[in-house]
Order: sequence, then C-alpha cells, then structure tokens
Amino acid sequence: MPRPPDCSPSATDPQVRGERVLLIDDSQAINQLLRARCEDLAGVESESAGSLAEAKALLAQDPGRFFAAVVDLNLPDSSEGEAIDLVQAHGIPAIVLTAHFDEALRERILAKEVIDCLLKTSPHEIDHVASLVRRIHRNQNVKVLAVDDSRAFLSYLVKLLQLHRFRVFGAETGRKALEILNAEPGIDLVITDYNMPEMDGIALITALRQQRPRSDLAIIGLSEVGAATLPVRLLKSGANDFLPKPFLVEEFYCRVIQNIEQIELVRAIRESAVRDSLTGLYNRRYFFEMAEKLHATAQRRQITLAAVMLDIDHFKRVNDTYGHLAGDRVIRSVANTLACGIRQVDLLGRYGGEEFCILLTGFDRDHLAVVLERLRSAVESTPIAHEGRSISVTISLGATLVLTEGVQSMLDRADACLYRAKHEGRNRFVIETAE
Ligand SMILES: Nc1nc2c(ncn2[C@@H]2O[C@H](COP(=O)(O)OP(=O)(O)OP(=O)(O)O)[C@@H](O)[C@H]2O)c(=O)[nH]1
Repeated sequence: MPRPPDCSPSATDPQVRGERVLLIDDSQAINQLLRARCEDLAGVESESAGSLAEAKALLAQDPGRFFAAVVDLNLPDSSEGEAIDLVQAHGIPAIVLTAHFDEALRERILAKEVIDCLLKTSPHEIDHVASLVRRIHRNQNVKVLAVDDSRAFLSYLVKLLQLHRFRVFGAETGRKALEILNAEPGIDLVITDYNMPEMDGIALITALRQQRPRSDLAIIGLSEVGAATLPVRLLKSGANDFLPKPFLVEEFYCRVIQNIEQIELVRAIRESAVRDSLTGLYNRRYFFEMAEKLHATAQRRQITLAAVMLDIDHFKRVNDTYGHLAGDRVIRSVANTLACGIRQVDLLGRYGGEEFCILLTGFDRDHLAVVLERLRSAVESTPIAHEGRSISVTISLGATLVLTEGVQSMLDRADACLYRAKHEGRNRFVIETAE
C-alpha cells in the first residue's frame, strides 16, 4: 500500500513503547526462523536468548526496548514457565510456544495472562506467531475506548486490551465516552456494554454513528445474556459486532482483532485509491478533487491561492547514468523533501513523471518566495544514496498567484513560469503575480 511520506521519525514517537521483540527458545533454528519471519512479515527487529539465564542478561539493560516476547515453555534452565514470569515482571507481554498441546496445559498457560499460547510445530505456525507479533506491534498505535458502568468489569476490559498493547481509554458512562471520543482523535474501536444508566449501549452507538460510519469506527456491543433480540438491536443501531458476557478471552481477542483489521483494510483501500504508488503523495486525480475545494474556498473567502508546478532538472540524465531504479529512488526522495518542506494545510501531489504540483493558501509574493526557495535549497542539499553512490539533483519551480477561474488554468500558468525557470538556467523559481 502506498504510504504518505513520513516527516516524523516514528521510532521516537513517545507513544510507541518498544520496537523490538524478544525471542526466547533453546532451539537456534526456531529463533532464526522466527527472527527472519518477524523481520519479513512484521518489519520488526528481534533479539534472541537460548536460555532463561540469557534472557535475564538481555533484560538487565533497558527492557523497555521490547514490546513483546515469544517464549518457549521448556528451556534447559526452566521447565515451569519461569521465562513467562520473567518477561511479565518487566512489563513485557508474552506469546508462549509449546511443542505439544493439551487442554489442561492451555488452561494453565492462559491463566498466566499471556497474549496467546501457540504450537511451534510447522512453518505455518511460525508465520502465525510472526503475524501476531506484527499485530501487537501495530496495536501500540491503535486507540480503543472501553465503556462499562461497572468499574470492576471496565478495569477487566482495560487490562485485557492493554495486554495486547492497545492504547486504551475507559469510560463509565455513555456521556463520558462521547467526551473522550471528541477529545481524542483517531479512536478506531469502541467496546460498549448495553446495560448502563442514563445512556444505554444502543443510545451511545446511535450517537456515535451520527459522527462516524461503520467503515471508520468499529463498535462491539457487549451484554449479559438477556433478551434474544438484543444482539440484533445492537447491530441494527450500528454496532459492527456483538459479544455476550461473560465471554471466552480468546473469542474476545479474535473479535477485537477482526474488527480492527477490517477498519485498517478499508483505510488501506481508501489510501491506495488516493495515493501515488511510488511516492505516497496524493495522485493527480485526488489532488484535483481537493484542489477544486481549496480553489472554491479561496474564491469565496477572497484569500490568496498559489499554484506551483515543479520538476527535477535533467532527470533523464539520472535515469541514463544510474538506471531507472535509481531514478525512482530520486523521485521518492524529492517527494519526501517536498512533503517535509510545506505545511500540513498545503496540498501536494505527483502530477506525473518527475513533476509535482502544490497549492498553498494565504501567501503573498514575498512569503511564497521564501517557501519556494526553502524547497529548492532543501532538494539541492539532500543527496540521495544509491548503491554506494551519492546522487544530487536540483528542481525548478513555477508559481502563479493569479486566481483564475479553475485549478487547471492556474496550473497551466504555473507551468508557463516553470518553463521560464528552466529556460533561465534551472535550479530556480519564477513567480507570476496579478500586477
Ligand atoms: N525512473 C523514472 N523515470 C521516470 C518516471 N517518470 C518519468 N520518468 C523519466 O523522466 C524523464 C523526464 O525527462 P525530460 O522530460 O526530458 O526532462 P528532464 O531530463 O528532466 O529535463 P528538464 O525537465 O528539461 O530539466 C524521462 O526520461 C522519463 O522517462 C518514473 O516514474 N521513474
């Protein structure tokens, strides 16, 4: 899926608690296989220990770097699951691996409040572990709101969700839930009880649906076993799913994960429809869709609108000298530099090939010149590493502040300015104003 350029290093995001997974298994082969699958499938780095003693040594320094641990139940120096207790004592949730399985063992391990207990008998199972590691890693950035008027049950829900590393919010009333949802952007899942005083689950779900559709916010309704029609009433009022209380913890996690992944899938499909696959910038179609709105607002409110066209100088030479893969890398790097050089409110898109377009509101000529010079100089001073070589490129930019009838005609005028900038020697900008 094309992803928008990232100007903030996610590794330093204070919300992300750990970036690595700890693998504890006395089989080197399993550790190596897991390490490879966690990297390939989950994009997650790992550190491994072959025994309880080695795990202790790894955890002696900065255990906060681990967001989860995959723990073999039987180690040479531990056969009673001491490694599970060890990682949990450091606040690290555990995925437990066993070579064989029976119901009594499963019960005993799940009672230790682990993420899951899985077999490690086939490569298929190892992939399953890696998928779970990816899920837990991602959960660190997924916000979930739990709503229940019973304080005890609410803290139980919160605990279950925190074990899977979600960022959890709790509310004891529907009204409080609505307050949290408005104050905290980006909540993806609400789990709400039905039986609550003042505002019951159905009233809360109805209110939530007025703000966010099913495809954007998942809701799971919970209720004690009661009226047979209750699940269907919850679903009809807008819940995506229903779970009777009390539930099996494993079923709870299955449903939470399914609902979160549904939301992520819809989001990914939406994103890939509006983003260019090489750069992650908006594609031309979506750029125009948004640009028409900005243009209409600028006309209505009488604010200045600048249309900018820019392209990479002598880009054909980059392809000819270093090859098309290098050319693609240069286009990606320039896109990233541009994205980091403008404000969030500005609109940037890939126009085609090595050409980009930007719309900016509220700038006079002098301020626009400052922005364009900043972009020009940022690209010039950002060499791109490719196969041990460093490629430097420059850009030329053309811009108009003449607010004509449509976006296309403004971009045509900006393109004429870009042509002048090329003609005057490249690596520069030309701005057209109304005077
Ligand atoms: N690698 C790569 N090359 C592309 C892509 N899209 C277009 N190109 C190449 O970009 C080059 C654009 O070259 P020209 O339009 O001649 O312009 P230029 O060499 O940049 O020269 P000036 O614009 O005049 O400075 C062509 O060789 C295209 O094949 C792409 O997605 N990836």
